[in-house]
Amino acid sequence: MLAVNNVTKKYKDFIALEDIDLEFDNGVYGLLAPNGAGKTTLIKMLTTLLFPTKGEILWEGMDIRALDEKYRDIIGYLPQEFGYYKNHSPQQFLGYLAALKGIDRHDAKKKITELLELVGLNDVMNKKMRKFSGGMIQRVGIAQALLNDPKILILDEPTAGLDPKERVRFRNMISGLSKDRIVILSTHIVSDIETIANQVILFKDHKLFYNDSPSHICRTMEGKIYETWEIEKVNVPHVLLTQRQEGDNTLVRFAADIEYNGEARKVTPTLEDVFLYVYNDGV
Ligand SMILES: Nc1ncnc2c1ncn2[C@@H]1O[C@H](COP(=O)(O)OP(=O)(O)OP(=O)(O)O)[C@@H](O)[C@H]1O
Repeated sequence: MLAVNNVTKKYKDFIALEDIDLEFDNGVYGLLAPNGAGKTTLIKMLTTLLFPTKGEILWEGMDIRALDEKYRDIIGYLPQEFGYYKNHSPQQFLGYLAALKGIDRHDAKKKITELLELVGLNDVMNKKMRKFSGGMIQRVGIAQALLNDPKILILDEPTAGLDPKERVRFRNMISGLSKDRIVILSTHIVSDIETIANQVILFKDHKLFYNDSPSHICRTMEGKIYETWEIEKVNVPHVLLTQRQEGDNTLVRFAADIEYNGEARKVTPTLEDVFLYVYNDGV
């Protein structure tokens, strides 16, 4: 188990994260928040690129700082800005990284073939990455994070640059990978995680706001989400969520904390509703 105990991270006087407690067992964890909420700060602490100002992070009860290389051997990490060599093919590039990670040459060759198959790049494994799309590069990034068969896979905004088809493929791949490892991924795109995350983590005002299953989080807004074609008639305090144009009419979705019996119907809350409501006034 990976445990974040009472962790605070400050940058000089600025508190990026405060008193965070989290526990991770095998499964998919989605860090969902708008930019600036502290997702990358947490990920950098989990990958030992930064250290908490206060508190501790434990793997199987031991401080990851003390475990040092032993801990880094069991993590796979895809950073937000993933650097690669344009003139390398995926096979060359992964071979190079495998050597850096100290993976035996023979094992690496087999593993790289398996991984390129998994991410669907086996037919271009010898092509230079110069001409690859953003999505293809991202898939190379995911493959490199899996080279050491990590027990903890950490992906920072892994779906950036992926088209809708690639997003679906990515979700299926992640579900498969999470059976025997911890997968932690950060995103500000609700649909990336609502179907695959066992647990969704939301920060608000630099503190932990939700850490629960998508269905439990949605339930917190039960009875508070409405849709109406006549938003101008809604006379209770409300937060506008989304709108959809149909012909000359606009269907507006809104959240109201008090019961509303006017020209609107109650609808089932989605994770997107909760996200829009929670971050209505900023991170
Ligand atoms: N090195 C730093 N020095 C000062 N402030 C920082 C530093 N790194 C991050 N911050 C601030 O801490 C807050 C959290 O940043 P962080 O990068 O963790 O957010 P995020 O949710 O990951 O957003 P993004 O997706 O844009 O990276 C932001 O307000 C950011 O400006």
